[in-house]
Amino acid sequence: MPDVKVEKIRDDPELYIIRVDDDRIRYFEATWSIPEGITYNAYLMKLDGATVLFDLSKREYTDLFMEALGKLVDPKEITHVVIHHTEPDHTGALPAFLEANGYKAKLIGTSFAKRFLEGFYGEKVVENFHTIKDGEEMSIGGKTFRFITVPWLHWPDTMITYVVEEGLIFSCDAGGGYGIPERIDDSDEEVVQRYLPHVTKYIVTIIGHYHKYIVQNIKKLRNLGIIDDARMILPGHGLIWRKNPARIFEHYEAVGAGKATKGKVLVLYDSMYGFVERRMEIVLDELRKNGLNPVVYRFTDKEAPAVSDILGEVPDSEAIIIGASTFEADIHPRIRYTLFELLDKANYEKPVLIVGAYGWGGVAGRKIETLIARSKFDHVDTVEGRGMLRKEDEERLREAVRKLISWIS
Ligand SMILES: Cc1cc2nc3c(=O)[nH]c(=O)nc-3n(C[C@H](O)[C@H](O)[C@H](O)COP(=O)(O)O)c2cc1C
Repeated sequence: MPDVKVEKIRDDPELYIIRVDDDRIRYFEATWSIPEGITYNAYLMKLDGATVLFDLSKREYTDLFMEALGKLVDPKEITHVVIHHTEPDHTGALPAFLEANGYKAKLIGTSFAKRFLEGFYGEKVVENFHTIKDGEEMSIGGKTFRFITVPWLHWPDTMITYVVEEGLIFSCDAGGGYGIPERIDDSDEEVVQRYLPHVTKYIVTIIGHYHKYIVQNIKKLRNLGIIDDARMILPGHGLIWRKNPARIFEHYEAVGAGKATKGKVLVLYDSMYGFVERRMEIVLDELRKNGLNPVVYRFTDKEAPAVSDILGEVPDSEAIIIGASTFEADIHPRIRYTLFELLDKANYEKPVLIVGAYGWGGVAGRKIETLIARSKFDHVDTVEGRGMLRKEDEERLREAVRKLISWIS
């Protein structure tokens, strides 16, 4: 059952989180399998003569959200609504909110945000909209709100808010992750450790297509000095970072840069009748013999892992091994789709070994090579064979795995 958590984050100025915990969702953006769920975080700040709402929630949870908000404040008293980005998981409740607010609140966002809101919800919602310029400061309720654009994290309209006197960064989707953590913040290390893999998966699936902007925009914030000075980072999804605010951006940078975990090799393959699988058993044996730690995902007639989970494993892998059967003169469809997403969203300078099996004419290996050649991945070798694994194939496979290992060691 979706739930809403309302907690006070600070007394002065009074700051609350209104967190809708969505455990009903199965496929974020109708694509990414997230059995771990997701949260939509909105924040409310009460100041002298002003009440500011930062983002809202998804349309299907409008009633939950409005009820929780109503317990903190009469919606009519909200003077400003900061729209960090317009994706409907944060703005779906906006039309209902504005009705309840009597259209009194000033909306604050980028020029893109204004255009997109008008497109999604009509002209009336943007009647009282203030378009910010990058770096613009506004004094609201005695505090200085600085608005900084961070385009393509992960929409063109994205911005963050820095509350200067308090060192608070409302960071929008940047700094967010999937999952419904038991806590609202990073105070419990066990909660953080369980949550971080969901952050990596979120980064790759949601921002991966634009991953160069992760590094670029975080650099921009660093150069402005606000990451070092931040006392709290409050993202649109997942945990608030206040014990160690810099940590979440360090994690984002590490994922953006594809920082590898020593010995981790991602192994993914399909196998309809076991011919590719037999080859992959040799591959895995050779990897383990050499002290490496393979993480395996396989598509068979009994298993179909989520592509979103596979993508989440790429950034910190040292190397990737792809096994594919030839299927109707192409790459097996499961691997074809996985590769399509992998090359789009998790395109890193990492070595790749290709393993294949075919019935009458091998095509998958060559097609994967062609795709890899257009990416940042480095092609190490391709070992493809017809039907059953033979002694000489086994030798070739072991040799190719050792070649891959020498590449990373
Ligand atoms: C639906 C289907 C389509 C196939 N298409 C081709 C093909 O176009 N070319 C080919 O050489 N083999 C083809 N094969 C044969 C497989 O590539 C071959 O049996 C391979 O060894 C399968 O490995 P696996 O059992 O690990 O999936 C096809 C097999 C199936 C079931």
